[in-house]
Amino acid sequence: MEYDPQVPTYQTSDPTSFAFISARERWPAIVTGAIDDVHRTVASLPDSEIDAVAEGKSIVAGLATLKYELQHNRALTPIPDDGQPDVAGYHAELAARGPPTWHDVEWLYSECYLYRRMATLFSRAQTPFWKSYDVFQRQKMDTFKSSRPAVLELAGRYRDIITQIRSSRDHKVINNSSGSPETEKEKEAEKMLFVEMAEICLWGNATDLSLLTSLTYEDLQKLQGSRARKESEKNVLVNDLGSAFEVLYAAQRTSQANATGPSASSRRVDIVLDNAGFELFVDLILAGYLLATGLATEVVLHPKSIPWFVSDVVPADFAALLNAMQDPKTFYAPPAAAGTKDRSGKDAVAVGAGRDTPALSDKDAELIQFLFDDWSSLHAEGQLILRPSRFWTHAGSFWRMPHTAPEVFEDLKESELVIFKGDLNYRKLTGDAAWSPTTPFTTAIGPLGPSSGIRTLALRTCKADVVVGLPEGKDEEIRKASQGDDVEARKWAWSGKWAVVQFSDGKA
Ligand SMILES: O=P(O)(O)OC[C@H]1O[C@](O)(CO)[C@@H](O)[C@@H]1O
Repeated sequence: MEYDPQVPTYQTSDPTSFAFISARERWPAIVTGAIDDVHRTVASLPDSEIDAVAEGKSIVAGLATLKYELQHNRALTPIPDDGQPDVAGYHAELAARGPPTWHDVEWLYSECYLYRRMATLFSRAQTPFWKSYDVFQRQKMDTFKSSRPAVLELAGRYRDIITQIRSSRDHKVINNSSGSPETEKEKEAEKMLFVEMAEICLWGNATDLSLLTSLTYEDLQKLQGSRARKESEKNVLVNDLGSAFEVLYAAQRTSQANATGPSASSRRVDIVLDNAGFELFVDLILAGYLLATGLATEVVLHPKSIPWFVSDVVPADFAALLNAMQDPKTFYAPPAAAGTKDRSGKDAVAVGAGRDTPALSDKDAELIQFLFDDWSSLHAEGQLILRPSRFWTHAGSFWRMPHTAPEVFEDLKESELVIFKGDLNYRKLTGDAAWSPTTPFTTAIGPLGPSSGIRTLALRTCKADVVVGLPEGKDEEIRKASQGDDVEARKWAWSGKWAVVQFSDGKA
């Protein structure tokens, strides 16, 4: 039986929840963006692509219907069958729920339903062009382009660290040592670096397309630089990175001590990914760092299988990121000269880096290519692995994992540490339920908690109501300080300004 802690879940009918605004304002805006994207693509197709043009227009009509239903609070209808096994689960749940209407439905279920339904408009398409089309892809790469200053800053830091790690390893080998840090001081230094890399990875989650629909180039840069990260340290309300480091460090020591058999030294870290573009870039920074230090010998990345919550990673985003980094001069080239028009007469150039952004220097291009070389060889050598699963786009919480996706559950037990990135993963870990904010994280994650066999680390910037594991009085204190007398809703937790880093040792 599924874990049922009898805690109510957040609903779109609750005016004090971010679900209320999401269903009425954010989602229609997101569907409008998708309509605009398909429309632009249709306009860019050559006249000879008669079938694709016609199908594109019918997809626009399907999206417009969805938007109408959303805005007019119609009932959620069964998702058209596209042959994938998860449709049955969506149907069963829809039937069990009523079916509900858009403005009075469980937030987690309905938001997943929204993206699953949008995906069906493409997965049921007849033309190969639309079948494999990612309606959010354009936006995902635009945002990575806009992140150029932060990308360069982090690339520089990454290259220095990796070069230093490699040279100190070589130095130790020359001196006939084991190549492992031995003193407490060295351990402390390693821990500090781990925390820095993990915090870079954490704050990469603050820039999210589904939330920051009107983000400007300047806003984005303010959110991403090292100064911003330093200033945000006080906004990490719970920080269990020390405990996460200890388990990885201990596993590394044990493995080195027993390094006799061929698999003795294999240690895996998993990252359940969230957003593409800049966030995927910082996830790879953490992954590359873990592999370079030997805190992990393998990193498994878990992307979604379908376009999801606007900016979530699908496998093609990984390839797109590496492609962009392989030829950064072209990727960061200033937008094409004005005057290039598409079929509708609109400017054909993408937004992203400003028109007055200078071309990338040779030095900066080399820097990005260093990361490209590093990550593409880790991928080619099988140390950096992509493992999509349909489970990540099911509607429910991760409490269901042992029953609905036992293969995923068993697989994650093989890992030393499973890092869940972002807000949606946190909502799914905690069942998106209205827990008291002082509920222990280990309780809220139910079957993924103590003695599950899975070590869970949530790296989450808060963008929704649910929050657990806070010290007594903290929620009230932040409500008062940031919301004044308007304390009924937990608005402070909606913007990505605050974060929680929470750990559960399911192997203890
Ligand atoms: O990309 P992230 O961090 O999962 O954020 C997505 C989350 O943000 C929201 O879009 C707004 O809270 C949620 O719907 C979703 O949980």
